[in-house]
Amino acid sequence: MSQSEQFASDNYSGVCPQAWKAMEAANRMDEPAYGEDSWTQKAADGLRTLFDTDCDVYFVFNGTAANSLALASIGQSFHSVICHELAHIETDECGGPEYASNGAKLLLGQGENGKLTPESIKHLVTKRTDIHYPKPKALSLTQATEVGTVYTPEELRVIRSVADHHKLNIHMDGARFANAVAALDVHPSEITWKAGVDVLCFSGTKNGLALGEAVVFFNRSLAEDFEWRCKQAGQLASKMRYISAPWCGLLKGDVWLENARHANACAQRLARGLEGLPGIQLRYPRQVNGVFVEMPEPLQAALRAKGWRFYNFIGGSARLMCSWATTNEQVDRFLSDVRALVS
Ligand SMILES: Cc1ncc(COP(=O)(O)O)c(C=O)c1O
Ligand SMILES: C[C@H](O)[C@H](N)C(=O)O
Repeated sequence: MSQSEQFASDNYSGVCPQAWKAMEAANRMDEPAYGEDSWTQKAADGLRTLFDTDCDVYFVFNGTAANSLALASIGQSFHSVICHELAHIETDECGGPEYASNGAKLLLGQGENGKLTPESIKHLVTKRTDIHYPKPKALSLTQATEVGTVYTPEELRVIRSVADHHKLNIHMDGARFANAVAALDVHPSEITWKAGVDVLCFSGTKNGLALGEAVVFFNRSLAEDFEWRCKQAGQLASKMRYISAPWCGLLKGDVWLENARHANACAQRLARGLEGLPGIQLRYPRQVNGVFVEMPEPLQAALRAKGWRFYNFIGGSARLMCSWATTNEQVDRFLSDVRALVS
């Protein structure tokens, strides 16, 4: 089975054709370095148009850097950041946010289906207000969440009102932001600055790029000196155009949204095909491009023996993740193998 026959991660996919074509176009001539090139300007302007607001845009290599540096910009070392206990910044960034902020503490909240609840936020903000405890200053929401669910615009507005009351900045981990927009069928502004998000880390990597994340500051006062923070962290690409030009490929004709819609549709096909099969049940509602299922260990082992790859370490179940490159044939082949093994 080829390496593309997998549901391990959207990080396994290749580069989508439109991004590749834009990369080739950027490769035709020399361009200024360190973000001074025409492609970076075009990509940043394209994101300002997409979000319909005058936001500050920066490009970094990966999501851990984007999250870590963004969080370091919205709080100090003596502050704390509230996030869900399943948040990637807690579970899979190796202390990056704490390191980049020189010590800000992550306070872990709860909520069904991987979503922080206003009650959990209030509890964490008020449980200790004495000088000995790191003062809550920021909130991190993952949209779509690590377990493939989404915050609705209304849920975000309620969380914003809690954040306002407690003077918290809001960071959004948008590793699968495109998938959330596609699932909610809203304008991107509805689940970002109009819902009070201060900074968004918008992943290109999971949406068809080789690498490259956009850090979008809607609250521009928090972006002060961010470029120096990136430079010191080794996140200022000298040939920035090779990150920003593929972003132009995603933005042109809303390829970013089509890629997300496709990934979500493949996951929907997969979830529907698994429903009702003996011993298999969904662990979380399928809302974007991931399907989280409880499957007996022997079945998982048999699928892996057939070459299928998928993770078990997220959300306490098997995660089947689709991408822009997933095909219906691949989904149907997986389902056929599952049906044969459970029959
Ligand atoms: C929810 C989430 N946030 C952030 C990231 C960024 O991680 P990376 O540093 O691997 O780009 C990922 C990675 O896949 C992710 O799943
Ligand atoms: C979990 C892993 O770090 C990666 N963020 C993924 O979702 O595949």
